[in-house]
Amino acid sequence: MIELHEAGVTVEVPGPAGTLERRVVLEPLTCTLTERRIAVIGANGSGKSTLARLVNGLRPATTGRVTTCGLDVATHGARVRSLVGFVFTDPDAQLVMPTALEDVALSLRRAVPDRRQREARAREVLERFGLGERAHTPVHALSGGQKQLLALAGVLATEPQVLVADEPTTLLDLRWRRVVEDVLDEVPAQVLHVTHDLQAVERADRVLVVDQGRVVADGRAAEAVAAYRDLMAVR
Ligand SMILES: Nc1ncnc2c1ncn2[C@@H]1O[C@H](COP(=O)(O)OP(=O)(O)OP(=O)(O)O)[C@@H](O)[C@H]1O
Repeated sequence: MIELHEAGVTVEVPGPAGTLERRVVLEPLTCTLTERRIAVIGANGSGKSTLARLVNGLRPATTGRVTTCGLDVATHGARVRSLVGFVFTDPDAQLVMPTALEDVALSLRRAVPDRRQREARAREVLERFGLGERAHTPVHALSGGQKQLLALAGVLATEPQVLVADEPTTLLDLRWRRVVEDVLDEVPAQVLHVTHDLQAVERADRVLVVDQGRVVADGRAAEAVAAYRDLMAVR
């Protein structure tokens, strides 16, 4: 469960003549997210990633409070991050090991202490994401889509209670996009999925539409997508 209580983000940006101006990136937001699959949509620069990053404290709220899995994100950051998996749009931001197998194995180091068992489990995970034959491929030699799959595989291997995925399928072809959508449907974790893919949004239980730092629609997919289309049409 994710709870936001008046949670917002304000930044200071350089203004004229060396001054600093305050800019609201996300207006204070209060909501309780209990649904299993939640999508966040909105225009570029509307505040979606900022909202997603509040959930695990990657981006601290400058006002209000965020509670994830019953823990205050500001005071229990490390514990929250052990329960919340985060998948970035850019897989290079999170792939740290030389090969695909080592990267997934690293994610499993706590859950599976035995090295052989860990490697076997990592291989299973890679197979599931179509990367079995790439186990020993240097990460830098993988395609963008393969890296995106690997990043997701590594995070899901940790069996998080909450998965925050910030546009995790942008580099994937149609087939793998659908595979990832199926995986996101099947995982037991609560999923918060930031996306521009309106087909993916239709599968969500609840959809938040963000516009200029505010949640302007919040409900079932059909109404939320209609609100989003209206917003886009008037620009
Ligand atoms: N530290 C910062 N300083 C200044 N502006 C910021 C900062 N962080 C975010 N912003 C601005 O806040 C707005 C929201 O950013 P955010 O990354 O949340 O948007 P987004 O909806 O995820 O966009 P996209 O779909 O393009 O990824 C953007 O205009 C961004 O430039």
